[in-house]
Amino acid sequence: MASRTFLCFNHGKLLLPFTTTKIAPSKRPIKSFGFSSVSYSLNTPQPTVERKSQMGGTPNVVKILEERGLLESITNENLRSVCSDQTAAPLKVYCGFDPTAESLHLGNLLGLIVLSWFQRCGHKAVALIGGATGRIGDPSGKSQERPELDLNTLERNIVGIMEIINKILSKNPNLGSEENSDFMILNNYDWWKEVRLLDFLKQVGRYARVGSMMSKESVKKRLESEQGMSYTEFTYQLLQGYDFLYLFKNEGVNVQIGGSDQWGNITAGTELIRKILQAEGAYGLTFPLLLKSDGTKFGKSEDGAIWLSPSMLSPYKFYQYFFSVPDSDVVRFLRILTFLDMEEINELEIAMKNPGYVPNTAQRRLAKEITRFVHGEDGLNEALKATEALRPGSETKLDWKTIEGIAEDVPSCSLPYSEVLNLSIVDLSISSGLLESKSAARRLLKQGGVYLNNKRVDTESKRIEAEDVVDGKVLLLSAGKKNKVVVRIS
Ligand SMILES: Nc1ncnc2c1ncn2[C@@H]1O[C@H](COP(=O)(O)OP(=O)(O)OP(=O)(O)O)[C@@H](O)[C@H]1O
Ligand SMILES: N[C@@H](Cc1ccc(O)cc1)C(=O)O
Repeated sequence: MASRTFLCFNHGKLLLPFTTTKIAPSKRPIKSFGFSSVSYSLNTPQPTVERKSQMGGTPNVVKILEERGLLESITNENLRSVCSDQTAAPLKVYCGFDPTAESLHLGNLLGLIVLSWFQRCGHKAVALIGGATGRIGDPSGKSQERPELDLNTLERNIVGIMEIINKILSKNPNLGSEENSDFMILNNYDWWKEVRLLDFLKQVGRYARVGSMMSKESVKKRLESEQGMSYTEFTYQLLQGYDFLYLFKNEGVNVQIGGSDQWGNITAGTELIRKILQAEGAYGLTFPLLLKSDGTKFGKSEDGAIWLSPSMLSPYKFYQYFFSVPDSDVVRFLRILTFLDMEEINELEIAMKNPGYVPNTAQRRLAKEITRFVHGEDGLNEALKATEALRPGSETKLDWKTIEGIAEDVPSCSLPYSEVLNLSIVDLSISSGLLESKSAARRLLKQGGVYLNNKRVDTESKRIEAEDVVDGKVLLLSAGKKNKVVVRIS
């Protein structure tokens, strides 16, 4: 099916009569991000189309999600049959992200993975940035009101998040096509900025029942807390609910997805659509929260968040995180976080129990797949190159760029060339901060645990020569497998 590429900035009047101003089509995706919505593709709702998926036939996305452990609940069982009906129009599915940080994190990635599954099954994806809702703060799963974000921070966060979403959903190598322009990114501030309180109360508030609002998990929990809940936060569910109604009415969006903590907000939307528009055919779907093996949630508040932005966590560190997940987690992560065939995952699971299994084979596969999905082929190559470069004894010839690429992930220091040249390996180990004492350095050298530019140094008498300085700029010194230091020549 042909898709049109749009840029939508101003959506017209909000609230009744729920119309959208016509938007001028543009030929190519707009790559500059701002405060407004960027729409990469907009397909006008079509009653019946033959749905082509990347997987042939009409795969049932709900079934796939269920099989992989990515389904928690759906608001209506009909969704199962609707999504495999070959004669029905493709579904248009949205997931919202509030701009509460400059980057999305691993927990948020699940929303993008589920959106991508919908795409792979021939449906349309919409990512929504909560430029408006981010000003309010979703109370779901939070024990305290979120701190208010200033407008500069909010705008920076919006730009950062849009870049990540665009990168992941538009260039999806697993789809087999170079560019995937079949998705859009919207910003709910575009419609909320014009809404007037009186109109909202009259046209939306009237249909929202306080009893039902109070019964939402996010509200019940907060009311029990010492701090209670502000009226502003209490209305959050209606904002998200109205978003769904707006998108249903104006963009033909008929499914909203989110983590299980979003259930109350999603059902607020399906309820409003039923009551105000008196329409059926809006569905909600939630996926389970991704938990670490200790039961805590992957998020941004916890220590060591797994950020998706390469400027907040390098592709190398991202790759290493997945390369190091315990055997007890790896199969679950392969199912949830990759698009590998279930058959292949099951085979790997069986292989892991066999005596001939090469340790970390499953982790390597996981790390490769997810790094490619998030950081693209280039990011994966960067991570693989750095991984190899950091492996003591590696045969890879190190170059300055590779060492610089890992410098932010390992300690580094600067020393003048005159000081480094002719310095003994023992003294360099101390002045670079790699080891604490000469005796420790000598002991490790005897044990064969000191590496210069990945090559084992087996004699104490080794002195630094001009050709040891990689590209005249850096040295990589390692003590054993884990401790490294990058020495920059100043
Ligand atoms: N660990 C997770 N697993 C699955 N989905 C998640 C996870 N963390 C967040 N999400 C989803 O990402 C979206 C944004 O959630 P939210 O802003 O509350 O996350 P957060 O950044 O994890 O917050 P925090 O870390 O501050 O608790 C929601 O749809 C939520 O369900
Ligand atoms: N409430 C979601 C974000 C969101 C915002 C607006 C929506 O319409 C949908 C989802 C979150 O906590 O991140």
